[in-house]
Amino acid sequence: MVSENGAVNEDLVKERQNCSFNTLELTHLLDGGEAKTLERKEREEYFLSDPAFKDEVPMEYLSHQEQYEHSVRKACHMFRKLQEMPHGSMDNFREPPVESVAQRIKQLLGGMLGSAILKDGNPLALHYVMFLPTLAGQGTVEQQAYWISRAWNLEIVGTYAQTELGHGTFIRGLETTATYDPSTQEFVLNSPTLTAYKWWPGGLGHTANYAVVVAQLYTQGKCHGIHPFIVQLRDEETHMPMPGIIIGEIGAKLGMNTTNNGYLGFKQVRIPRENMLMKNNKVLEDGTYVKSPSDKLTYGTMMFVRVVICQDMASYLSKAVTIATRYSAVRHQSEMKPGAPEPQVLDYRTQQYKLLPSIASVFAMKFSANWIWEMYNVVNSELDQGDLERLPELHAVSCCLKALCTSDAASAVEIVRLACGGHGYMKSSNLPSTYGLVTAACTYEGENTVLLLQTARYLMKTWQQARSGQTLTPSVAYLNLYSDWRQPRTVWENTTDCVIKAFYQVAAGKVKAAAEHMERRAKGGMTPEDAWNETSIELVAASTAHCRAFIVEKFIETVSKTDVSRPLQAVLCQMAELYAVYWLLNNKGDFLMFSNLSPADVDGLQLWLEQLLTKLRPNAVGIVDSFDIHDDILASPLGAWDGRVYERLFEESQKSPLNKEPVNKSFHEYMKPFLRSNL
Ligand SMILES: CCCCCCCCCCCCCCCC(=O)SCCNC(=O)CCNC(=O)[C@H](O)C(C)(C)COP(=O)(O)OP(=O)(O)OC[C@H]1O[C@@H](n2cnc3c(N)ncnc32)[C@H](O)[C@@H]1OP(=O)(O)O
Ligand SMILES: Cc1cc2nc3c(=O)[nH]c(=O)nc-3n(C[C@H](O)[C@H](O)[C@H](O)COP(=O)(O)OP(=O)(O)OC[C@H]3O[C@@H](n4cnc5c(N)ncnc54)[C@H](O)[C@@H]3O)c2cc1C
Repeated sequence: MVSENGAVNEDLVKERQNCSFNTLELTHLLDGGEAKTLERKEREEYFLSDPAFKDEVPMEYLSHQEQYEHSVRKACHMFRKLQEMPHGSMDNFREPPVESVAQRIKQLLGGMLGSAILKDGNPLALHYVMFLPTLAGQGTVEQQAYWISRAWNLEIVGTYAQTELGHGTFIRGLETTATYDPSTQEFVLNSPTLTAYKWWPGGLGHTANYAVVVAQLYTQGKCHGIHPFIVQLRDEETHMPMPGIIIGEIGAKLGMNTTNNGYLGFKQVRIPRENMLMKNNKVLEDGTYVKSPSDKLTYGTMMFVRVVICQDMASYLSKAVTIATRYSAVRHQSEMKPGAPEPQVLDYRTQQYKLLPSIASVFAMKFSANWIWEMYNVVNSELDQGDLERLPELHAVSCCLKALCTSDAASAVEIVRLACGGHGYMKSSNLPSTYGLVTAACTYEGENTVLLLQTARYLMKTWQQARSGQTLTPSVAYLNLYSDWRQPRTVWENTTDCVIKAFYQVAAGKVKAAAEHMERRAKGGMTPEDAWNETSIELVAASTAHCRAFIVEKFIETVSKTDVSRPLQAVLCQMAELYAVYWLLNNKGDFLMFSNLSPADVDGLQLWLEQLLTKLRPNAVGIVDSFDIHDDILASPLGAWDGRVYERLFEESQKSPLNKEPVNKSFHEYMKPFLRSNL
């Protein structure tokens, strides 16, 4: 149904009238309170009303070079505005105390504003997301005082250069060397091979003038493994590459085309000894190496980013589901009953099955992201006191949660994009570029399979501890409870308690199966490494099941403890149940094998799923409205608040440069001679 010019689409009006709960209440809950909502909206207004951020021509019609130049312009303007922002919690963009750098960065850059201004990536992101946190996490007090101040005040722009052409995952295999020369008290950085070239760092190509470079440290003739060094890449005045620095951009990618990912080679580049970040490990003036209590503390920045990525994925997915849900309410197609008017596509059960579990995933990710952010802060302050006990647990949890949030977000964005039919294929729908941003996160900051195997390593260890009767930390305590998954089955009930238990039974069953199969292989004569590799499909599955179980538990637990009105409580509970039942049915083989579920119970579960879809259908638009995403952030003709889908699609088509003239010159140059020759 096409609306009158300027009016809100009638279907959306009806959807909003039929919503059973107060959408503002949910908005406040998601923002963390009414004051936070106001603050967010103020911030959005402050940025989005600025004409400097408006694109005259949509970015996709610009060349790669023009896109980069516009992004640098907007990124600089954006951060200048942040510094100048008059009030609200952002009023102090002033340099924070060192221990709050990571928190402040999350506060400043979290949320969706950035992606509204820079739709295909921010060339300054790495400066904030990795360079500054590394200075804070890896620098000595003196280094922090000097470098953080320069970086925070944008006297310098940095990036995080770890990955090389030959190695991204296996960082112990990095080839760049930093060799200490005690005669000059300098490190000499060198790229001995082409595969040693740094490859991928964001902003490295033409934006940053400094980098934290991760390199193999050699001193007194011995290699001590990888360490972080601050290296000047470009002259601070002219921006020309420094002597011995070979630098450039790696080229066009599936997405994130304005993050300016770069390459970097070193030809015997000398840096002062003080440029090694020495909070943890040190090299003294005479070249003596002093080791920290754990060499994994060097990996701290990666941990921080893995934690914040979960929140980021929830934001991107909330955007995608808002676009697809509003569109599905506006779009009418086919006949459900002969002769009846064409229904909204949202009324098709299969459409609800695409959209509603994806909406539920947003909540699941948000709640887990909040939980892991709290855990990160607690463990980090323990680390600062020298207590490393919970570091392995945090590493295990952050690895699998990063992997599941990114892979769930990538598949859900693609599901909802497909749910928009042909229009979802349009760049202007903003769904393809959202997919490009989200799927990148499956690879960066640790490739997902690799991260799940890190969690599996922890699970295999804790499994052995469970077997020997040791008490386990809370995130794996279920391994003690369900160590014998062949215990007699009890009656299945369609209740959240029974469902949570089943998820943990499955996780324990899979951990146990993987451990036993690995043991059997080792007993059969395989080396432990071969046994690990042979069992790794099951190890990844065990990690996935472990992570899914605690996401489900955190979701149900958070919803049941939340103090909200009854109508909202009902919707949140339905969301949590839908999330759990969706994943249960998607893996029913596992549940039939390891939990109390029997084949006779599956019909009941399917019915439960369908009932939840029916209950949630009338609130679908209300729920995505509660995400309260500004039209400029959605940036999609399919998802705007007013539902004027067709008018906006048509308006967008008029922005194509090809429509600027009725006949393109290629007709005269190529088509006409070609058509004549065929006469
Ligand atoms: C700010 C708000 C805005 C929001 C917006 C956010 C996003 C905004 C855009 C971002 C833009 C793109 C940013 C991309 C930036 C990159 O991609 S930077 C590059 C990231 N690179 C990676 O993540 C590399 C992945 N690889 C690795 O982390 C490591 O090689 C691996 C896989 C963990 C293995 O490490 P390893 O040293 O070989 O370790 P290994 O011998 O296997 O031993 C593992 C032991 O170390 C432990 N360990 C390993 N890692 C750790 C760790 N981190 N901690 C503790 N223990 C550890 C293990 O538990 C294990 O312990 P044990 O079992 O032996 O007791
Ligand atoms: C958009 C983007 C931005 C990036 N930004 C940065 C940045 O700013 N700074 C930076 O330093 N890096 C950056 N990276 C690099 C990124 O961190 C690496 O690409 C990532 O860690 C994966 O490493 P890789 O590319 O070497 O993949 P590989 O490890 O080569 O993966 C290839 C395949 O091998 C498999 N594999 C590898 N090892 C194992 C194993 N042990 N067991 C089982 N399977 C394995 C993987 O599962 C995968 O299927 C970025 C990457 C992208 C895509």
